[in-house]
Amino acid sequence: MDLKTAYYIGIMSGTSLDGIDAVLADFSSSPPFLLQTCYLSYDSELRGRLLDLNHPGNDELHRAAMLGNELARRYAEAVTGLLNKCGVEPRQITAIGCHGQTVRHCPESERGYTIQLCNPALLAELTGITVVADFRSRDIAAGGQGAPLVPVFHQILFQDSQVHRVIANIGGISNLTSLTPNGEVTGFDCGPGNIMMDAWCLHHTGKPYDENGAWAEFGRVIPELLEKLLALQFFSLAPPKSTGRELFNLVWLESYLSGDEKPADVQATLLQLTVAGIAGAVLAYFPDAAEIYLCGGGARNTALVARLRMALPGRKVELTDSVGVDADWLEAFAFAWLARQVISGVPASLPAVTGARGARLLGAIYPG
Ligand SMILES: Nc1ncnc2c1ncn2[C@@H]1O[C@H](COP(=O)(O)OP(=O)(O)OP(=O)(O)O)[C@@H](O)[C@H]1O
Ligand SMILES: CC(=O)N[C@H]1[C@@H]2OC[C@@H](O2)[C@@H](O)[C@@H]1O[C@H](C)C(=O)O
Repeated sequence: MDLKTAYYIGIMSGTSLDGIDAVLADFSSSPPFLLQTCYLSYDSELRGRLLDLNHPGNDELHRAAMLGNELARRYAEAVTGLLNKCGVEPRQITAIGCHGQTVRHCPESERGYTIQLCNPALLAELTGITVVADFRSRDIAAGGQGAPLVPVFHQILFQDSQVHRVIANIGGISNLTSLTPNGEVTGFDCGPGNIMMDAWCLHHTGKPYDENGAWAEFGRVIPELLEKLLALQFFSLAPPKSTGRELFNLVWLESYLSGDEKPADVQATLLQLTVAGIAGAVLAYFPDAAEIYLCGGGARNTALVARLRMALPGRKVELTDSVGVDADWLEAFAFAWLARQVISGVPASLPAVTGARGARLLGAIYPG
């Protein structure tokens, strides 16, 4: 296979709003592998402007378009950083799979839609590389959730012929992929990942996240609050399902607070909410899974991982690092692969996961 068809870049900036993960992937061998990675964090100004889009008005269409341009510039910087690190030329890259920044996700109903901000035309112009963007809309148009899309890539990397495995991605939102030994793949969003912990932590300490759950460990879970939060209909809804900031946000949390709670206790409760969302879904839908592999930034939160192990006794709970793929780069890697599927004309969606009427080619191509 010539280089031009084997090298793809994947760019993910997820619901945590922490920054940009970019990877250079080589698909010339099976399994594919990562050649280089690059992370660019968002500054608080950009994060604030993205969060402000949740407040309608003040010419939000203009604000969104300006942010799409700004993101394209930052993604282009990440591409340059990535290529400079390994001395690869833009002309050697077949395409960039750019997820964009989710700012709305409303997949339900025939009028469903999802918005991942980025100006892909500008990104193609700035890099000279073909860009694949807007991966989710076609699946929603076909009646699906448009998310999660990564389970099919989890299958390629982690399917085992003997053991039922579950992959738990703990990003802003948490999502599960079930891989049975006979090759069945299912998956769905199961609740918050870091989104609520991050929001509460920022609000009370000014820090973007609670490193290793240290602050949460300082507090005590408030059982009545946890119970109220877990009563949210989303948790009992049968898959297919996906979610985002529309459901999980501070306004929702604050509607259950009296104001007398200790902030650290609320943080402990939010950590336990993430654990309960993941463990509850594993036990309800995949009770036979013997191995659970964690990825996404939440997999680096040692307190969260310890609590998950307690909530899933008798099962192996490890990071995907232990089966050969760095937990921090899996999603960006997946979008490099998804770009390759589109360029190759191969449908990549899994109707069994998203609930769509059929598999579709995902993504729009902006030639370089
Ligand atoms: N050591 C750590 N302790 C606690 N939390 C951590 C640690 N390292 C990373 N995180 C959390 O991980 C988040 C980033 O995770 P990730 O990059 O997977 O999010 P994402 O790209 O937004 O994911 P998704 O698209 O799946 O929502 C940070 O915002 C932070 O909350
Ligand atoms: C709409 C959207 O951006 N969804 C993300 C988000 O982050 C985690 C979870 O919610 C998952 O459904 C999805 O991302 C991963 C990459 C996916 O599509 O598999």
